[in-house]
Amino acid sequence: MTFTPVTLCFLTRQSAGVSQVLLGTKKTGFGLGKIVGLGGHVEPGETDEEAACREVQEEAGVVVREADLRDAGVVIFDFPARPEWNMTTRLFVAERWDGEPSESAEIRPEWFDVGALPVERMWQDAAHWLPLALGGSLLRLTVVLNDDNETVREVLDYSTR
Ligand SMILES: Nc1[nH]c(=O)nc2c1ncn2[C@H]1C[C@H](O)[C@@H](COP(=O)(O)OP(=O)(O)OP(=O)(O)O)O1
Repeated sequence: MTFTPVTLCFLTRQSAGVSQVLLGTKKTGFGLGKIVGLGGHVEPGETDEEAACREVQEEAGVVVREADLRDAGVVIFDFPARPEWNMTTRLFVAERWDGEPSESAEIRPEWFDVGALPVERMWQDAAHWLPLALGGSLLRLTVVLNDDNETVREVLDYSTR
């Protein structure tokens, strides 16, 4: 089965002593209307790092250097009822970048407190893995979605399967 390679890159900052993460409302395509991380498909010939930096620039207009990406591991999104949506997602976190995040055709970016993620407006699985990724973990997870392609059937540690 094919799992399309994609990336997600989470910019983080401290604001008045509070940890915040840059997410955004998806204005087009997959996950339309949801609050998601910045990211997207890894193009042929690109590394995951190159794709993450390119997507952050395209979607929010900020420049992240590859050297400033922290590897947060991989989450596989497994959609048994829609296998064409299956993705293997490389996660990065970055604390340094150049520029101010700005709205693009694809994403309306917004800062959120890490302790108060907008989980009710995100993919439901995000509550299972995003706090771990932002907390410094190196993830090796498979999220299996139910047949509604929204709710979570199970979350597996693929390194122990
Ligand atoms: N279950 C899930 N939970 C989640 O939080 N993010 C998911 C997810 N399944 C997929 N994603 C993310 C990963 C990836 O960054 C994104 C899909 O890529 P894109 O945003 O690039 O999709 P588009 O259809 O807009 O593609 P392009 O036309 O290439 O821009 O959705």
